[in-house]
Parts: sequence; structure tokens; C-alpha cells
Amino acid sequence: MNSAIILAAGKGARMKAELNKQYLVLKDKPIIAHTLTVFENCSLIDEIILVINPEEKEICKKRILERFKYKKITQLVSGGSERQESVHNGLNAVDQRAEIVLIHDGARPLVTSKIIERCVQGAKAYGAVSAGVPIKETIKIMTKDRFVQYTPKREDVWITQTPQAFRIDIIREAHDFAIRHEVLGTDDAMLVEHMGAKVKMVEGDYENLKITTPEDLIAAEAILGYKRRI
Ligand SMILES: Nc1ccn([C@@H]2O[C@H](COP(=O)(O)OP(=O)(O)OP(=O)(O)O)[C@@H](O)[C@H]2O)c(=O)n1
Ligand SMILES: C[C@](O)(CO)[C@H](O)COP(=O)(O)O
Repeated sequence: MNSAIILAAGKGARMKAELNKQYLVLKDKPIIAHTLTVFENCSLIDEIILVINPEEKEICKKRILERFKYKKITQLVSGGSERQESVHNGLNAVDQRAEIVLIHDGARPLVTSKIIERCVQGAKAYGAVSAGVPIKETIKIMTKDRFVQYTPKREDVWITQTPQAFRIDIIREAHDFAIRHEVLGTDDAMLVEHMGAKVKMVEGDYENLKITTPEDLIAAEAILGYKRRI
């Protein structure tokens, strides 16, 4: 059984909108509804745990759950103040029969079934995977006073995305390890790395962008418009 934890409990502060960005409309529906629709329609996903801000329960019910009637959402879970805590709460709600858990940012609405498929297959083969794409530009590692320290070889640098997918025992152990060692990660793969285990990168998509600032919304609208024409 494959479970997906979809994270929507952030503040969306960098979007500078009145509303949590998850509920902003992208083309024809809220951002989070795009994300949930992809997971709902993916045959590899058996259950969805939706993690939300408890203060947004009503808006989530009215604008998302009542309108779209997703059948695979088994639990609505309260998130925490950090992304990591939100994931941890989601992990506690996963069905006991789950073997593979996918963790995905609700703020990545352009995820596809193909990416989900590569993540599930990768997690079965390697235990821990992240979707990602090779960097297209040149990266500089900086000192605190903003001098260039060095330039890593471009072929060694990838951008990590979500979904990230794990065997359930591995991701539970990684979260417990992080709590014991006070590790706070910006993604879940990082917690597995801290534990000393390997994470395999599987092919994501440049279009699988994270909606973080207003210009990301413009880019996502353009990608959706372009997709509709082809
Ligand atoms: N405490 C948190 C923080 C983040 N997230 C989720 O994790 C994903 C990635 O986080 P990000 O894009 O940074 O979202 P926000 O934290 O909402 O944005 P910001 O940092 O601008 O406030 C988002 O889907 C967000 O809702 C979450 O569930 N719980
Ligand atoms: C998990 C993530 O989307 C991978 O790119 C990213 O690390 C989330 O970071 P944020 O600072 O919470 O936006």
C-alpha cells in the first residue's frame, strides 16, 4: 500500500497574499486542489493524508473537500509550526498497512503521475528517493560576507523537489533520529542523510515548480496555459 502525505499547513508568507497560498486560484481551481487531483487520479496512490493549519479547517472544507469530494483522503491532520513537524504529524496518521510513503508539498501543483510513478518505483528499489532536476545555471558557494568560496561542478548539483518517497520504516526512523539529535531539515531526504542512509535522486520535472513567491504563480499559469494548447 502506498500513502501520500500532502502538506498544506504552511503560512505562505513569501506569497504576501491575504490568504494562505494553498487556497489561491491557479487557472480553474485552488493550488492545493490541483495537487490533490493529481494524487487522487494516480492509480499507485491508495490513501492521502492532508495536513492543514487547524485554523483553516473551515476554508479547507468549503473550498476543497466539499467541492472536489476526493475519495482517497482518509485523514485531515493538523500541521505544526515547522514543515518537519507537519510531516511528523502526517506520518503518525498513515495507515498501518502502508509500505511506501510519499511526502509532497501542496505548493507543487504541477506534479505528474509520471513523477509519482518514478518515486514509488525508486522507493521500492532504494528505500529513499527524492524527485529532482539537474541545475541549469552555475552555482557559487559563498562566505558569510558574500565572497565566492568555490564553484561546484555543475554535473554534481541538482535541485531537489517533492515528492520524496520512502519505505515507511526508513522515514519513521529518520524523523525519530532528527528529534533525538535536534536536526531540523528543509526536506525529508535531509533527515535520511543525517542518519547516514543513502537517498537516490529520481527524475522530477522543471515544470514541477514550488509556488513560493508571486512570480511562481505567473509561471505556473503560463505552463498550464501552454499545456492546454498542446
Ligand atoms: N509548518 C509548515 C510549513 C510548510 N508546510 C508546507 O510545506 C510546503 C513547502 O513549504 P513552503 O513552500 O515554504 O510553504 P510555506 O511555509 O507556506 O511558505 P512560506 O515559507 O513563504 O511561509 C508547503 O506546501 C507548505 O504548506 C507545512 O505543511 N507546514
Ligand atoms: C521540500 C522542498 O520543496 C524541496 O525543494 C523545499 O526544501 C521546501 O522548502 P521551504 O523553505 O519549506 O519552501
